[in-house]
Amino acid sequence: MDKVDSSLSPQEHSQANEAICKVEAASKSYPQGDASVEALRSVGLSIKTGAFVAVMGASGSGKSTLLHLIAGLTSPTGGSVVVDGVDLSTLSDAALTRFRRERIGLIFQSFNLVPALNASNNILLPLMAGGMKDDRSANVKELASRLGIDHRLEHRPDSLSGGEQQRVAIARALITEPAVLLADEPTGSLDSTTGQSICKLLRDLCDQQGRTIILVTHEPSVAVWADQVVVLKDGQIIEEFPACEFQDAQSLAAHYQEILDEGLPSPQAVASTN
Ligand SMILES: Nc1ncnc2c1ncn2[C@@H]1O[C@H](COP(=O)(O)OP(=O)(O)OP(=O)(O)O)[C@@H](O)[C@H]1O
Repeated sequence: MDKVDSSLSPQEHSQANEAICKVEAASKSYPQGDASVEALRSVGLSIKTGAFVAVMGASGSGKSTLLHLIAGLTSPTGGSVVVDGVDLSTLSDAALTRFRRERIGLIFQSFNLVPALNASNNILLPLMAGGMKDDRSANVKELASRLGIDHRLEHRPDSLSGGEQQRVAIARALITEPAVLLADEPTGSLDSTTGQSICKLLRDLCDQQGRTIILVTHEPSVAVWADQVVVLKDGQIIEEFPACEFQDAQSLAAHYQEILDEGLPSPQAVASTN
C-alpha cells in the first residue's frame, strides 16, 4: 500500500515508493536436540517507506523471528534481508551493530529501559553508545514534547506509568532517526486504553512524519491501526490484507480467525512470497 504524501517533491516521491525493507525467501531454523525447528520457511515481504505493517499469527508462528531478522538480531538460514538498501548479510558484526543502532528503532513489550537512568538519559542512550559528543538535549525535548512526555524527562522508569515508559522507549527508538521502527507486542504490558493511545501515537508517527513501522501483535485491536496486515502460520505467510478493509477491530478479528481456521497459504500470499 502506498503511503505517499502529495506534498512530497518528485525525489521524495520516488524514495517513498521504494521498499525500505525487503525480505526474500527467508528461512530460519533453530537446532533442537538432533532435529531443528523451522521458525520461518521461505518468507517474502516487501515494505514501502512510510508503511505501517502489522504482523499477526498464533504463538510460535514465527512473528518475533521475522522481526529479529529485519532488525539484524539474528541471521536467516536461507534467503536475504535488505533494510534501507543494505543487505544485512554483507555486514561484519561491528558494522551490523552500528547499522542497528543508527538505522533500526526497536520497541519491546517490556520497554527495556535502564532503571538507573532518568527518561532523558534513557532516550539519549543510542546516541551515547554511538559516541555522541555534542549536546542533544534540545532534540530530546522536542521529541519528548511530540510524544507527550516532556514533563517527565527527569523521572526514572520506576516513577513513570507503563504508557509513559513506552513513550520513553519510543523516543529512544526515534532519537537516531531510524529508517524503520520495529515493535514487538508494544502494547502487551499495557491496559487497553493506554495500549490504544500508544497505537494512535504510532499511527500519527506514520501519518505525520512518514515513519515506517513494522509491528508484531496478537491483538486485532492493535493490528487495525496498521495499513497492511501480514498473517504468519507455521513459519509461512498465509495471508496479507489491507487493514482499511475493516471498519473495526471486531470485524478484523473475525477475518483473522477465518484465515487461521483455513490455515493454508492463499494463492496471492504464495505469489508475494516467491
Ligand atoms: N532461540 C531459539 N531457539 C530455538 N527455537 C526457537 C528460538 N526462537 C524461536 N524458536 C522457535 O521458533 C518458532 C517461532 O518462534 P517465534 O518466537 O518467532 O514465534 P512467535 O510467533 O513470535 O511466538 P509468540 O507469539 O509466542 O512470541 C517457535 O517454535 C519457537 O519455539
